[in-house]
Amino acid sequence: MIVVLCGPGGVGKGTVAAEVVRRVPMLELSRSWTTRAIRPGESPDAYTFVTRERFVAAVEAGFFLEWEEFGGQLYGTPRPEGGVGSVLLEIDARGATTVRRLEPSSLIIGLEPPSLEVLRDRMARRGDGEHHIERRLAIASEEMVLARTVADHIVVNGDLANTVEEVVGLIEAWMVARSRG
Ligand SMILES: Nc1ncnc2c1ncn2[C@@H]1O[C@H](COP(=O)(O)OP(=O)(O)OP(=O)(O)O)[C@@H](O)[C@H]1O
Repeated sequence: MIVVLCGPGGVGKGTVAAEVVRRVPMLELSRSWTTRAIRPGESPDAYTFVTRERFVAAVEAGFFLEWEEFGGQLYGTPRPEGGVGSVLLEIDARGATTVRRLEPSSLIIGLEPPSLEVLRDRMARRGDGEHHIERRLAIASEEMVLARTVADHIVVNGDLANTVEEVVGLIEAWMVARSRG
């Protein structure tokens, strides 16, 4: 069973996901793979950082549920192992549409920033370069339109504690509904 948090870069997917898995014991965070370099100050656990050669070999071995190229770098979601619980994926809206196609019963939650100004501010505070920020902002609105078409729910990530509360509530309700068949 797959739960997806999707949304534009810098909206807070990683931050919210980390809190949500602490609160929902049956949920395991799936770590994405990337060929991009680790950012200064970024946790080495944020992604599985690999070389392009290793990534391509994993693609050829059928290791990924979905993968894509963004800004010249590769990003991929490993196929979930068949455990008892559910996995939480934090991916972009394009990845979410792939998950919806492959696993239609997945729960997909779209995260949106309170405004594009707030989104810019969060990326700047995180230390992202101006070029990176402009590139992300240029596609953010388009990504949110796509997210709205694929998501079961949209949550605005304003106050972090409220967002986590809301997302946990949606996931728990979904888990209860599924267990009742
Ligand atoms: N609700 C919030 N209020 C204030 N700051 C937040 C909130 N959520 C996340 N942030 C901050 O915004 C920045 C971006 O968050 P995060 O790295 O989780 O985004 P992301 O969507 O995972 O980004 P990417 O897709 O680029 O990896 C971080 O510095 C984080 O601390």
